[in-house]
Amino acid sequence: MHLPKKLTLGLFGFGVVGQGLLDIISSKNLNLSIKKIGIKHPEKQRTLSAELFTTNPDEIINDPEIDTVVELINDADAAYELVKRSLLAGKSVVSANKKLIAEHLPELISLAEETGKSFLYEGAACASIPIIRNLEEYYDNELLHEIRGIVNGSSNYILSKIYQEQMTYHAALKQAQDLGFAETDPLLDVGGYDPKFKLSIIAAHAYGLIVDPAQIFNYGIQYLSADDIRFSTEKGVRIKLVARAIPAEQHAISLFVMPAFVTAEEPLYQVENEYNGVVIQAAFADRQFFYGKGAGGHPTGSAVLSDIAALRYDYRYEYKKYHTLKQHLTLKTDQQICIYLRYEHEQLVEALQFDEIIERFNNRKFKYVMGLISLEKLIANREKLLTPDVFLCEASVLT
Ligand SMILES: NC(=O)C1=CN([C@@H]2O[C@H](COP(=O)(O)OP(=O)(O)OC[C@H]3O[C@@H](n4cnc5c(N)ncnc54)[C@H](OP(=O)(O)O)[C@@H]3O)[C@@H](O)[C@H]2O)C=CC1
Ligand SMILES: N[C@@H](CC=O)C(=O)O
Repeated sequence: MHLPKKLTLGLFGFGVVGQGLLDIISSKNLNLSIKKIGIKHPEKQRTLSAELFTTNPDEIINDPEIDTVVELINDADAAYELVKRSLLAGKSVVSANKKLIAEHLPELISLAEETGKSFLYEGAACASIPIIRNLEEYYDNELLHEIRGIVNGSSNYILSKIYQEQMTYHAALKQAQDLGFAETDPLLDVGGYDPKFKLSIIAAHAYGLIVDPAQIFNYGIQYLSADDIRFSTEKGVRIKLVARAIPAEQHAISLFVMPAFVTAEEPLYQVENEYNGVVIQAAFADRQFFYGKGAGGHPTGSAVLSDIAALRYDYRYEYKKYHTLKQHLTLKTDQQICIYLRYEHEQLVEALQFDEIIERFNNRKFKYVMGLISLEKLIANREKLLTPDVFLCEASVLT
């Protein structure tokens, strides 16, 4: 029988996820130990003995007894250095840092391959939902069509509190922060950046497409107004922040994140609070729905622990689709989308040059248009859309 290896861990980060991971590890009898924990602020009170902590990353990276580095810090640039140095020092790495992964994936894949070490990151996309491992292993030989998901727990939590409890946006955001769901800079969540990073990681494993996340259009919920909520309620739909991947002809794939009107018949409608949900349309398996907690210390810690446990058997991602298809895949930016646009000034509607306007409403206090527009026009006018006077929402279910 192939017995699991004993692992000696060095952990970077002892915040929401780091402590969640420690709770889970402490409750189990696993053949692994945490030798050192790297933190930033030595003055903070800790629940563990002071000798376990260090602010010097070398104490972890240069320790030959530590074979596995678990990176759970809230600074993507510092995390990039730690992950790179750890792989180069011959350690396998587990991370939950979607920004770092999305921004540096090709380099980190190469580094893991050159060093022969594993780089795993299940916790980086949808926390407790084992989406990456499923895309990597289960759907390995399956042709995947559209993927559509709620992949940010904080913004979903805010939307649930607004619809179900009539809470204000700011009060709901504060709760998401207090519960440890939000990023240190919550604009990453509510502005649709965090879901964009997750979408780009999902696309790498689902299709083999790896693109710089800066090229992916993201629009968030930070300018949602009471008018938009009222409009959606009157139409019998709810606004959710949705990440979409739509494969098209000639190996081109559209990727974008924006609010969307969702009907009660769709699985995503039922996804509330910090939960995430992902609908995968596959050629043969047909439609499948993944659902689970998308933020929080224990749900994310469970995904991180699953990666650590997999390392005991030397598990690594193979990126088969990426290696086979990468020369042929491109990001499609001319996808036509049906949107609702709340606006103040007519110049914006003129600048956007809709392909077709389907509906228009205009009174002194509330103006909107609904119509078809190409994604590239939204990309070109993105700055003009980022103002409290404007809100954008995918509206195909209303036309
Ligand atoms: N919270 C969540 O629900 C989820 C978070 N993630 C990701 O997990 C990671 C951690 O998030 P979270 O636990 O919420 O963050 P927290 O803010 O709760 O904790 C961050 C930790 O990182 C430490 N830290 C910051 N900079 C450094 C550095 N340069 N060297 C060493 N330690 C450092 C901090 O140290 P100190 O304690 O001294 O301040 C702190 O312990 C992030 O990448 C996040 O995006 C992923 C999925 C879900
Ligand atoms: N801030 C993130 C945390 C998990 O990835 C979220 O709210 O989803």
